[in-house]
Amino acid sequence: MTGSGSLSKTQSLGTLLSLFSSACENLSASRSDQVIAQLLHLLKQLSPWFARLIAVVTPTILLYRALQKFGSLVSIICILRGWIMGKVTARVTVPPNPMLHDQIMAYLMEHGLKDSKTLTVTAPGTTTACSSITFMDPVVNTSQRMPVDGDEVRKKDAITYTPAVGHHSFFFDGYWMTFDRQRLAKQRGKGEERGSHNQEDDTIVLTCYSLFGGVTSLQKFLEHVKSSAASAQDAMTRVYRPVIQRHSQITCWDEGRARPQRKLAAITLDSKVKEPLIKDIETYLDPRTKSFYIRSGIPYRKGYLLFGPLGTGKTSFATALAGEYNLDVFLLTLSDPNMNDIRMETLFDKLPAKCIVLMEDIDSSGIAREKMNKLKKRDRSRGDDSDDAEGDSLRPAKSKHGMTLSGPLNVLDGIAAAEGRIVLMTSNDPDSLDKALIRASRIDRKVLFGYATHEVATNLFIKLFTKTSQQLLEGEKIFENIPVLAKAFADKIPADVITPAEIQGYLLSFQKRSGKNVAAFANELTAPSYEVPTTGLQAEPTVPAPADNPVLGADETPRAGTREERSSAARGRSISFSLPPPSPDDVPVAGAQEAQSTSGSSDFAASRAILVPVTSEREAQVVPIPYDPKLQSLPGDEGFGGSIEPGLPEDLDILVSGIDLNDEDDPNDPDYEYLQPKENYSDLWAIMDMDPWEHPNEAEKAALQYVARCRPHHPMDSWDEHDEWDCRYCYLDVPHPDDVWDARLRAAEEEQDSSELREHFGYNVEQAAGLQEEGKKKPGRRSRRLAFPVLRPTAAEPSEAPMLPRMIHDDLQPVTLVKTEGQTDKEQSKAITMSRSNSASRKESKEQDTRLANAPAPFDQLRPVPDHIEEIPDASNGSDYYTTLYWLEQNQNAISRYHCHR
Ligand SMILES: Nc1ncnc2c1ncn2[C@@H]1O[C@H](COP(=O)(O)OP(=O)(O)OP(=O)(O)O)[C@@H](O)[C@H]1O
Repeated sequence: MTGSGSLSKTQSLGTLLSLFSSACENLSASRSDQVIAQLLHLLKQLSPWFARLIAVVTPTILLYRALQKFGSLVSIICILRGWIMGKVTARVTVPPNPMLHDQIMAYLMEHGLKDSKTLTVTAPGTTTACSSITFMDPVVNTSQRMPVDGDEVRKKDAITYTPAVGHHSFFFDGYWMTFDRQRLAKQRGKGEERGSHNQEDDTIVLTCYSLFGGVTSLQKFLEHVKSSAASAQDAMTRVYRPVIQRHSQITCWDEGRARPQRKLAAITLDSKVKEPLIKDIETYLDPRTKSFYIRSGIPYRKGYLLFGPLGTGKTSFATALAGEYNLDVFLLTLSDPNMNDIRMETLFDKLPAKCIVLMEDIDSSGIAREKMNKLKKRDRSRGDDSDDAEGDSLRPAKSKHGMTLSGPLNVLDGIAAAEGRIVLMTSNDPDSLDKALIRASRIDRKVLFGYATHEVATNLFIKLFTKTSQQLLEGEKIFENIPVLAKAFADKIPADVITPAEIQGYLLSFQKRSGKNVAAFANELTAPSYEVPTTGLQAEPTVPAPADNPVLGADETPRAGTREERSSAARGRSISFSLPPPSPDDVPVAGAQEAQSTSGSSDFAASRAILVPVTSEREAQVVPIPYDPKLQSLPGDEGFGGSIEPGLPEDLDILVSGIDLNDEDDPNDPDYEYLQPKENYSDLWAIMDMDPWEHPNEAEKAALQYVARCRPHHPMDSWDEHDEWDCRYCYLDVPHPDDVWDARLRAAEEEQDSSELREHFGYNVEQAAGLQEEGKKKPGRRSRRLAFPVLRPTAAEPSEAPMLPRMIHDDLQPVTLVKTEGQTDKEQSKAITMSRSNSASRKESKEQDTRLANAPAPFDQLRPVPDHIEEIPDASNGSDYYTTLYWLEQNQNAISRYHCHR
């Protein structure tokens, strides 16, 4: 049996097989070497690949066979290998700690195992009993692989990846490391559902291979993971919730959801509320305060009650506080049916040293005073009488969820009370809370989060419309003059009536605006209209004197007076409106009836009566009165020597003042006369759709909306910065309501369908016809006249008193005059004059001028002058209503003539 180099591959395979079978038959120890040698030779010829394999395997086999003869040597080598491996291998087993697991896995997914080919996927939409366990938190810089948190995962239907169970290797800091993820069968707690799983099943073993690194490098790795997680967490606030299972004894906090940190600056509160509150908390968190408390034997803890209507920022303040001071939030819902006193104590025991405990809507927790009173009544009916309110409350209530008032009382300042935390309770109805719950030392401060003041509305506007170029949406431009717009907006918002949340929602609907249309936008902004709520909050928290107020202790200064007094006090001198009560002869008009019916309910409900803008049939007329040079300073200011009398017409009914006039009760005051009623005021009701005597603030605001419409480019900004004012009175001539009906009646008569009219307008045609006849007989005018002083600073530089862009009357087409290339301003002016002498354009100009001179401004038809147009100085003329200005159209090389609203 000889081999031949010239054999084909098939032949050589056949030879190989026959050789192999004969070798098997005749194999003996002496010939085996020869057979192997021949086999190898043939294999080498078969393919170069075999040749290479043989070159590697042969020496290994020879070595093995040689070593077989020295068995003891092998065991020495194994021992040696074990010793070396022991020296170069360090191992850490990470116990089932969900947070650390998340952090390690997130870190490895982000860095070491980027290219790993074995991953575990969490399918979109997966929910488990505890989603925060299933979904990864953003413990490190979030990549696409590591979504933000459970909520977002569900929202975006994203897929989450983690390293699969098994063995993975990676390099850290130049060291070779391995990561073994093992899933061990979890010992199920009593009552836990079969099949439920969570990360506590997971064990991680980290190994480092290095002669010099060892455990230190593993420690370094874990430290690094922790610190990366911590720095990522810096921009996050963790919110923990209790994990309470109905049939389980387990009570603990979940591992918390990370939420983007919110800072206190994001919370828009009245500075009188916000600043002292923050200062108080800052002082408490100061380590010196802590050591003082400890030294003085005072329990180191703090409690606040944040109370006020829905959507005034109580919860937002709590989370922003946590964000500002890097604290975790532990959210407790006392109304949880699984919560009881013992569980609550356990949860408080497990709180970290420094954190915020947020107890939301404490009044609806089922342990409020109302409930306790009911219990008390029931007990009394059973003959168990006791006068001690606290004692009564403390008796374990047989509430459906086993939570009694003693639970929170103990954890707040009983022996079991933890130290170092800040407890924030929120409530919409603080009066219903039990006195014991909010007594001093349990609650150190009670803070009212009220409706939006002027300051809050202004700041909210500024916050929402101040954007960096990176934050701009597609098509959006950066707004200019934001403070001016903010002020104009806030002027239109009735103070102390609307919640910041409502204002925010309203403003967000305007978010996508181009900076070009800024003036149009300002005009668009009107006070939002509100439906009277039928359920829910019926009254603002009343703030009686400390003595009878269970909520406000002696430490809190209550906001004195009625809502109107408070709000007008808060607004200082900016606005004053006060009218005497209506005379009994006053006849309410149609528009007022709705408001009257709502005013029968609570003050709060009525104050939210619908603010209706002027309807077209009630369109007001504005009659500017020439400026009176005697009025140089602000009426009502010290040193005011003039009188507003000269500017006012004889037939004035009501002066609605946008400024703080002198004391209206003082008969010696020059303005006194105009603050007194002259006739009945029913028309005022009509335009405001509310009773101005019942709701002076709202009526005043509604009235000022007209002023705002009258002065599109006279924003009343920076009141306090100017002491010289240009005063101009605007008049609203409100048509008599019968005239409005007249118009409708006529229209209906034309259609000869009075039944339709009756059906649609609820109007008695015959009666209306009678009224109309009667009206015709009435002597004198059939409208009411209201006057508004409209002010603007005279001494201010344009930069101090920025004006909104001029408004062009929309329905007037500009007359375009051709511009000759290279003209100077002077030449342009001349060209304009010359062009006007051209008969066609002169006729047109004249027609427009005449029309405008007699036409009151249709405000809603105004639009700002387009951006690309530049005003030509000293080339204007005009009437009382309009200025005619000439503009250079940059792109079109033409001069246009526009009528601008004055
Ligand atoms: N003062 C405020 N400053 C900034 N944003 C606010 C303010 N008040 C409310 N908001 C916004 O309104 C929304 C609701 O606010 P939040 O939940 O804090 O009100 P709340 O007073 O806690 O209401 P509730 O009593 O219903 O719990 C949030 O989105 C928040 O951003």
